[in-house]
Amino acid sequence: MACYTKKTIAFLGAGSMAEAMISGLVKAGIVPANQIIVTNRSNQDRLNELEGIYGIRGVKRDDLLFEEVDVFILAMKPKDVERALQSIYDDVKPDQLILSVLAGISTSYMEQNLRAGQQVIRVMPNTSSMIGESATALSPGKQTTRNNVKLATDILRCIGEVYLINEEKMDIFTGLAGSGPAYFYYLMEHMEKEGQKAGLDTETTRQIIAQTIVGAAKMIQEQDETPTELRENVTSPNGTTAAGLDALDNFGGGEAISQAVKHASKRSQEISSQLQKTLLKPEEKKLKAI
Ligand SMILES: NC(=O)C1=CN([C@@H]2O[C@H](COP(=O)(O)OP(=O)(O)OC[C@H]3O[C@@H](n4cnc5c(N)ncnc54)[C@H](OP(=O)(O)O)[C@@H]3O)[C@@H](O)[C@H]2O)C=CC1
Ligand SMILES: O=C(O)[C@@H]1CCC=N1
Repeated sequence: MACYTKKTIAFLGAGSMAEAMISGLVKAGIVPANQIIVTNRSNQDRLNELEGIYGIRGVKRDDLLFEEVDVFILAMKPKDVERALQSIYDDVKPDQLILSVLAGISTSYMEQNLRAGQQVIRVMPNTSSMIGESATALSPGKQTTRNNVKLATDILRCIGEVYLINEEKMDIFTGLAGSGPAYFYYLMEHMEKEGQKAGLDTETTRQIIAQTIVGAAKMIQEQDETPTELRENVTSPNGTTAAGLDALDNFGGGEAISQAVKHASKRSQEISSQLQKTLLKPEEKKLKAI
């Protein structure tokens, strides 16, 4: 299905995740670049940089015209979300859609910190959005209409594959796919080192490894075989792969990968529960704002 974005989208946050999504959206060529707005707290140089690269509009926070925006995308660090939500509370209308890509920030947290009836969707993309190859999950909040879920899906399809999941599965999705690219880069770093030690030049080694990963991923996507079957097909008795896999087992490779996913997922849960604890009651919020 095609992606679609004839809407005006404003990113609140101009870091690496915002850039990856902006790049994917612009490359998809569906949305006019001037309908993508990006703002941050104070780093004007960064806004100029994104404007220069992607032709989008970098706008100072105070100059953001909320009424021209259809979809807001929250893209700050989780530690900054409470202040960010306070700062938009008065300006966002409940029927303006808010997507959040923040790890560990639940839809109920956003709903409790915004006006009654606010339409929110929790989203977990990854940095492969940059080239339209993200695996992105979304979970709508309680007030979000089906039309807005469809709108979000249509937008996110421009940056890769989209999965509608129950929010309780968002932590594990984050551990697998949000953080996932980093595990593959880590693997590549280690493989690359061995290639170099054996005398291959860095660039050739990098491309060899990248093509090997792309090939393995496409085999999973295009052949009707499981990872176990495909691994067994590579492994000749007493051959090179068996020697490599034995080393992975002996050095705890499988367990290390399982633990990486579990720990990332657990960290997503921790971020949620830490923020939920600090959630201010409405009367406390007023006091804080004074
Ligand atoms: N990086 C990744 O692979 C992924 C990240 N995410 C999520 O994306 C979010 C952003 O991560 P990342 O891009 O790496 O972070 P960065 O630190 O690179 O960027 C954070 C951005 O948020 C801005 N910001 C902070 N507070 C506000 C505010 N109140 N209003 C507007 N902008 C604000 C900062 O602006 P300034 O510089 O002016 O302070 C900065 O531009 C995180 O919550 C993370 O969980 C999700 C999936 C993958
Ligand atoms: O490391 C993080 O917290 C973010 C969320 C998923 C990927 N990066």
